[in-house]
Amino acid sequence: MKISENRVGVLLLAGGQGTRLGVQYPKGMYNVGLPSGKTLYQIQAERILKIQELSDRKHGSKCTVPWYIMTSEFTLAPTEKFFKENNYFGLESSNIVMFEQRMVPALDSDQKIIMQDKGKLAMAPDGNGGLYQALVDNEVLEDMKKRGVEYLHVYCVDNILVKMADPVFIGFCVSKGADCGAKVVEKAYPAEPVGVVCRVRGVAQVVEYNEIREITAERRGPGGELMFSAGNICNHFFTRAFLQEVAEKYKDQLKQHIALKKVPCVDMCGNHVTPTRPNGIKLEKFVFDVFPFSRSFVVFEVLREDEFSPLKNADGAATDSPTTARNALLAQHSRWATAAGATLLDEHGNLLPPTASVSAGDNQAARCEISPLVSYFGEGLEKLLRGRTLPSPFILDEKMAKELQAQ
Ligand SMILES: CC(=O)N[C@H]1[C@@H](OP(=O)(O)OP(=O)(O)OC[C@H]2O[C@@H](n3ccc(=O)[nH]c3=O)[C@H](O)[C@@H]2O)O[C@H](CO)[C@@H](O)[C@@H]1O
Repeated sequence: MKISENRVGVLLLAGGQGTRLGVQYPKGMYNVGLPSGKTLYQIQAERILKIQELSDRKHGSKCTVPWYIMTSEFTLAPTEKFFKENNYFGLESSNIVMFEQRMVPALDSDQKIIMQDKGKLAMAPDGNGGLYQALVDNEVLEDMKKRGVEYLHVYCVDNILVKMADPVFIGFCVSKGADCGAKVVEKAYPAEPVGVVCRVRGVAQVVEYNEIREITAERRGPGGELMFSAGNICNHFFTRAFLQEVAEKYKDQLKQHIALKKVPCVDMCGNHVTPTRPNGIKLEKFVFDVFPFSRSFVVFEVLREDEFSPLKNADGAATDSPTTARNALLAQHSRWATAAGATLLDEHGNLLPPTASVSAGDNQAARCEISPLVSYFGEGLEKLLRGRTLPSPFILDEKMAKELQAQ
């Protein structure tokens, strides 16, 4: 209902540098090797298009979910260029608002500034909590007000399974009267690099993975489950009213977190140095550090296999790589196809038992990819797929959907 009334927007945090993934361009432009070759940005854009269409169809009206994209000095120009070259992936360019976060100088261990070049300071984005200053600098809250946006789904760029403007999550937060909310998955293992949503001395907040003590992360309850298991997936809900309050009263109170990073620099003689070990400190603010200011904070737990597979590392890493992201999406789409009544074949034409397509870790999973333009979260597939046997790879895009419907 809120979506159909143009009251929901999405905001992408895309100012990070993707250093762990090791690419020089914005992470959203990354292609994880899906049969369709789609990038993360394209998948996200198509999910917005679909949610608008589903809402329009249900309510018989035309709605818009504006897409706010926070970039940084590193990511703004290439992101703008990429969107333009791709014709905004079918979205109205006027409904995509890109803005830039601030940069701060990197420091060495004596807290002195680092020179990146003669006459140029080494700078880094001020963390995803730089969002709140950036909202003010770029008058983004005014834009939201003008459009009538009251609820915002904020998310990070690298989760291939992200449900843009998720009506279930937004609906849950709104129905609870929340001003602020976080989507979580059950943490997989104590050292997993996800923050945990918890209460510290009664106050709801996130303790980040590099700031939690090992002994605390390992604590278990009576049934052997992790005591701090609400893994933050960087999917947040905010009301515009709450963001306005943060902008006016709290944004300067956000704490600074310290990240040790390798910062390319020049030495005393002006020679360029590419450090092999962390030589610099970056000060970052975190997006979730506003949770303690919330008056009504809610947590919403979802299934990892349906909603969380982040792209953090280059291939070769055991977790959170292009391969694991690709497999997670293909496994999910195979589950949807099977649930809709299709039978899947593997790449050699052998029948896959329905369970073989369930796990993302299963290399034999059928390569079944369903375009977000056909289905947002598995809905509407029965009429297309019931009773069919699907080869691998199988791409169910809009053209294929039309063909199947006509048969
Ligand atoms: C501070 C924060 O949110 N940490 C969360 C983040 O960790 P993680 O350390 O993985 O966070 P990333 O460095 O990937 O940044 C998260 C998002 O913030 C954006 N970004 C980052 C820095 C910046 O200056 N500007 C900016 O926009 C990135 O582009 C990305 O979309 O995701 C994990 C889930 O995947 C969560 O468990 C962590 O709790």
